Amino acid sequence: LPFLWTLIPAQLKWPLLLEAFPGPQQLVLSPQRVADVCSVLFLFICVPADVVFLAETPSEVFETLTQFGHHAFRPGQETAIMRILCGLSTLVVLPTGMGKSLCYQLPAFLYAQRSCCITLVVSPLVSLMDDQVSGLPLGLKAVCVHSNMTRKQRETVMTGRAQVLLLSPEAVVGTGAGGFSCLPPAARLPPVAFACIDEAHCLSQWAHNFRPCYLRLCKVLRECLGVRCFLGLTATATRTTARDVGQHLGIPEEAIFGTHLATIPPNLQLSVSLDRDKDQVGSYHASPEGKRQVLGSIFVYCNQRDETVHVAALIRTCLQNLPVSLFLFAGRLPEAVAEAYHAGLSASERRRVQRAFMQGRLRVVVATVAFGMGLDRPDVRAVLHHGLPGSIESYVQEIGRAGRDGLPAHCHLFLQPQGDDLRELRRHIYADTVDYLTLKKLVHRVFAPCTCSKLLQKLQVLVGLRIRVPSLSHEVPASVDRACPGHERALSVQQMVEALDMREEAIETLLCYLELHPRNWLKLLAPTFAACHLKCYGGPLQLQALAKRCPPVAVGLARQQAAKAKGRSSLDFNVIELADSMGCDAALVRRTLNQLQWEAAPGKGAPRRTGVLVEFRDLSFHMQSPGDLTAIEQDEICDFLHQRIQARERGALAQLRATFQAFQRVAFPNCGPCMEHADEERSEQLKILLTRYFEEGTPALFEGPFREDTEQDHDFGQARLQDWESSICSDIRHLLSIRQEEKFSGRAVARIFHGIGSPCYPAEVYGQDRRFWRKYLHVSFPSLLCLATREILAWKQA
Ligand SMILES: Nc1ncnc2c1ncn2[C@@H]1O[C@H](COP(=O)(O)OP(=O)(O)OP(=O)(O)O)[C@@H](O)[C@H]1O
Repeated sequence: LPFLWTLIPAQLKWPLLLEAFPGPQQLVLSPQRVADVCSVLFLFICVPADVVFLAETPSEVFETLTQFGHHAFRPGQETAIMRILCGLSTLVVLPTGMGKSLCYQLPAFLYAQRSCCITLVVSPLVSLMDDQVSGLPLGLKAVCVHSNMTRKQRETVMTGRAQVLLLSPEAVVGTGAGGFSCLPPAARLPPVAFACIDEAHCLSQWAHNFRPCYLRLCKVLRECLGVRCFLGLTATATRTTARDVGQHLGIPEEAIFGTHLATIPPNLQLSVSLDRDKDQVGSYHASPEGKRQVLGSIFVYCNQRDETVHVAALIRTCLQNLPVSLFLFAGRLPEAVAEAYHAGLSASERRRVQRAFMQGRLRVVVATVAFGMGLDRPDVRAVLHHGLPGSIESYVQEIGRAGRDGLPAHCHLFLQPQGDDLRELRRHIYADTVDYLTLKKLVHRVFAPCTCSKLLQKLQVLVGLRIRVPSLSHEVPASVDRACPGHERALSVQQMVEALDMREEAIETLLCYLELHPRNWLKLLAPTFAACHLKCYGGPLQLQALAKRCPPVAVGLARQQAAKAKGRSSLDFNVIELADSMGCDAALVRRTLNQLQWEAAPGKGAPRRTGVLVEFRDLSFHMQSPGDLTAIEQDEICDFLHQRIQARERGALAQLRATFQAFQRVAFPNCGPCMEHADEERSEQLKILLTRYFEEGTPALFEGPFREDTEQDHDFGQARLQDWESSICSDIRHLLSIRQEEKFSGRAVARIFHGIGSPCYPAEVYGQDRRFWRKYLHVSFPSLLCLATREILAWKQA
């Protein structure tokens, strides 16, 4: 029995203990109990995890539910909770507002009652964490940790005893501005009962708001914290996305749990209108329907930041003549009627607007997508979209903010008939696509050639033996025996961003793809400050003396050109590269270098400064990768990345076109009729369409049979190239002539003409020049790309 016990994951032990020892005093097992426990153990060990029959819900679970203020479970909650209590990883796909949070709150509470353990909850929006912490049921204590906190703040928070630890994905994986994982080492954390991943669709690369750090999240949780049981929560996952998320969580498709794949709550009344005048959203508020909704509160979603400010002002103007009594909330007038909210506002300003809205002091929030996700205000009576939403998933997520109290609520979408929104949204898709040449540059840096094969050959000749060198990864097929065991490398984030003209997250995504490839091309390590600056205030002699007693300094000095090294008192080198070349552990080298700053004082005095300064700078991508890839292997990697990027672009374009056409099919010619009375039939038609989308994916949105027609996706809603070609070519030549110092690529020029900023050609600089910026938004991006590449080549030859 003890042996079998050791085979069981920690999370499974809880239900077993509950089964075997209902109270702590009952430690003597009857033969019958032993037989029961053995049979349960047998089931857990011999039957595949997801075939396990769930135990009947113990009374303790119902008692906790009552303690949390609920009388009964809502559909789906009980099974999800029991699965987690049985230690089974679970993906819950339930509509917005159905109470998904309870699925982690209740098990977290029960686990913590039984033993000293903690539940991790990974939540994508840092701005929401405080609300999530304060909104927990009584008796459940939570703290949050994210990368915007200082190390001291994080440590203070972690000292308090909490049952739930809320984390941003970046805080777990250690990317972004903070650079390092904010988690304490596993040894300093209590055992993790299970990890809940909120908005789990972000785990899938096919999802709408994919974030690269999510790709590594489960791996890091498994490997660094030993998490075995995962709970994924989402309201917006298509079948494909759910399958993909299931793979990350380690559960088969049959075990994906969701009674309704994102159905739309019945109390929401949906409508769409085609309005030439974009400012109709203002008149909505003055209409009979609008006046009814202003009694509650309203969300308005826009696609652009400046639009939010404009629409908020418009709504304020439209509402100024309404009787004051309409705005009374709890007997008081709100502080403001309508305010804008977008990612460009300061964090404190955003917090102020969010608080004012949550506390009923603000009626209408006009926001970009940055607002709303996960907000649980019951009386939102209307959600308006001032333009096409980025995806069906975003639309469903956003309308899910309305009518959470179960009372009727109205969701209206103002669609631009000419497809202007489509062009705006298409820009975002092109922002992160990369050309083949850039991929080659990336691969060249990440797999920079080493001398391992040559050294090995020499060794073989010398020793006369065939030496087998272990390969980088155990998962690499046995036939690929690398001469190079893999090198630890650190590539400066800033330099990579500038060299590749790609955003940090886009580079990180590609690196993740390489790590998750079946051949594990590389292993990503936590980002690090790799550039070491060592300065000796004692002058060159002090540096020479250091080199004699400290090998890393000697190697660093030797690597500088002899002339440069002479007479210098400071040294700069990449500490990771240096440690790798010495075959040493980088952490050890770092520690050794840090220690050079201090020396023991005579007697028992405190350590003294030595006059040596050691600083580590320059946040770098950190990885282990081989340096002996053949040219064919490098091309294979570039092809793999390129195909992946192309597939994403194609999918996103097809989905955007399909979304526009689907909304167009159910739209009224203008918003007039929607303001008079509700049209149940069209609302139902749209709901069916949305539900089918979650079942079948993008093809469900097309009227006829689905064709993935790239040409059509690129050109849909765009002007004919022939009509603009000569004007575009002349503008390209003009741009090249006035910016001769720049080495433009075709993509860079196409981006400028579409108004897409990039690290090397930022919107703040290039957006000032209205002669080029956004000038050809109406011409398809691939056509611009072709023309620009052709013109640049001709320019260079001239
Ligand atoms: N069994 C229940 N009975 C009654 N109310 C419940 C029950 N479970 C949850 N609720 C309430 O339902 C509301 C919505 O819950 P919650 O925020 O967890 O929804 P959600 O599914 O996570 O929504 P979203 O996806 O929009 O974030 C909360 O106010 C919560 O207290």
